[in-house]
Amino acid sequence: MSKPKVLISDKMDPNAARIFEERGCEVDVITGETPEELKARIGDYQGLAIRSSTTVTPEILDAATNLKVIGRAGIGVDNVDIPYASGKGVVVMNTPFGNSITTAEHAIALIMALARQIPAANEQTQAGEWPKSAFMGVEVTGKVLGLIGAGNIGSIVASRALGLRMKVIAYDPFLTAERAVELGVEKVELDALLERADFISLHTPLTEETRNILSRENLAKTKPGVRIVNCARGGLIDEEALKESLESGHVAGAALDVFAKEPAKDSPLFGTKNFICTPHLGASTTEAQVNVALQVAEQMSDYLVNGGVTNALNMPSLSAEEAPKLAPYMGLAEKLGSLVGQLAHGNLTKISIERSGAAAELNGKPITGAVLSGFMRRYSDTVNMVNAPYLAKERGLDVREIRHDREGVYHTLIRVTVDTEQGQRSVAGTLFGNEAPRLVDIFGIGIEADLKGHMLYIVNEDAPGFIGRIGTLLGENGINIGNFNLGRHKEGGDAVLLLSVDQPIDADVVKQACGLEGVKVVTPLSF
Ligand SMILES: NC(=O)c1ccc[n+]([C@@H]2O[C@H](COP(=O)([O-])OP(=O)(O)OC[C@H]3O[C@@H](n4cnc5c(N)ncnc54)[C@H](O)[C@@H]3O)[C@@H](O)[C@H]2O)c1
Ligand SMILES: O=C(O)[C@H](O)COP(=O)(O)O
Repeated sequence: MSKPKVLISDKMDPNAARIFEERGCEVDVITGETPEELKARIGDYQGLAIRSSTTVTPEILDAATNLKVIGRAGIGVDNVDIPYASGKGVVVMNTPFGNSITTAEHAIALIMALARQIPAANEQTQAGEWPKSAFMGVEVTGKVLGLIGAGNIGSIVASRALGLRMKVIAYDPFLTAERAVELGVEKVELDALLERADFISLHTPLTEETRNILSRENLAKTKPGVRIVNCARGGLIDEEALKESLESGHVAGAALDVFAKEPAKDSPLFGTKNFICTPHLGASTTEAQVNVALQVAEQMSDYLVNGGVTNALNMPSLSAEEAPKLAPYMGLAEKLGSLVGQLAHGNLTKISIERSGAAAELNGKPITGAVLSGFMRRYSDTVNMVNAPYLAKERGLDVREIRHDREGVYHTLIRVTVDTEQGQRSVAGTLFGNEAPRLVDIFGIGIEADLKGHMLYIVNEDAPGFIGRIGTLLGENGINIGNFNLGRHKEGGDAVLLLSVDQPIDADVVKQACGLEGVKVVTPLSF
């Protein structure tokens, strides 16, 4: 089997390339390309490792015909069109903790730099001015720090600020009262934060709710003399309004690591009094870059080589330990989904996936993804576990997941049921020896079959001589039978025949089989 190929398209610690190679991937490091150059190249790769300089647009994703995973060595993924990637079946993962400490430290550094005007004092001192009386700072001890966003980075900033003896208040709608107590911060509403904070530090992602959270109107509500730090994302602050607030002196200082438009080479804020900035350096320490590079390469190669999924934003996690245990279940689940998709006709609006016995103990999301991936193949050739749940949602398919702790006849069982115009149709399968997938029930008829390769599904009236007739017909058409699997409701009732054959069955053979006495349904299948 050829090795998966990965492209590293942003500047990344060399440990990333080393790990990819050690873990069985081929890797190319090609940074600084234009979107057109990346578009021309991306078709060769299964993995794309990025930081914030590569923007993954629908155009790039359309050209990425072999892409399976995008790995962000860092936190923010606003440079990746995740819904589009999901639709294409591409996993998007990030490294949510690798640079958090470093970024929190940068925020604290900027708070201190603002409090003591260090950049301007440095510049004037080095210019030979010795401006001792020009700079009067403020202590941070006892001051109120208002955090907008108290997730990973915000909470580290809180702990450092508490160490500096600041009083920390936080606005974060998802912060629980218990977590606030644990962090030692006071949970407040946004208006209260704006009114009370001497320093404000932003630590939210850029979303429709957070865009412009420090708008002109909200900046006007801040305490006179407030100092503002943004090490999260450009777009959280109205930059024009910030400039005016700095010029009027209402805002005593602002430090931005991030800008609405990056690279920011000509911001109107440049040159404004009491304004300092850094070029998106929040994550730029040796330690953080080694962390995120190692982590992204480990996660991506784990997915490409073993199927393990960690820190994916569009797919449930699947640990490297779980992956091999789940693999036979995923195979079984996909086959059952595919069987139902091939056999149940008409507009299907509901599918339920039941797990019992040992299967009930497992991580259900990947199993559901695998069932849907098999099932949705009736609609799309490019479906996989990642995009199947999205495609199912798009088609308005109602997906139910049910787990039964009790063990039935089989120690482990997955049952897939769809609602059709003729009523519910259900198939079930187990794993023999915890490994080999076997169909054990098809539409209420007990059977035992390995769903593999080309097959023929026949429903006929249970009567003597039929097996001979179908065997002869296939033989006359030069079709070799690999396996025969039989089941029936009751003697003389409907019988099901699942035949494994060595080649695809064409429409003419299906027609001939339909003409045999007692035959009710003939459907060729492939797995
Ligand atoms: N400057 C840099 O180099 C750099 C480095 C790392 C991370 N970042 C950015 O920092 C930001 C925070 O990262 P994190 O790891 O702490 O993320 P996180 O997901 O752990 O925390 C974000 C917090 O924001 C909160 N939040 C969401 N919507 C909100 C709203 N409307 N109002 C208030 N709070 C809201 C969430 O509840 C969450 O607690 C991200 O945008 C990330 O991209 C920047
Ligand atoms: O979201 C992040 O992780 C930061 O913005 C860091 O971005 P960078 O990797 O481009 O420095």
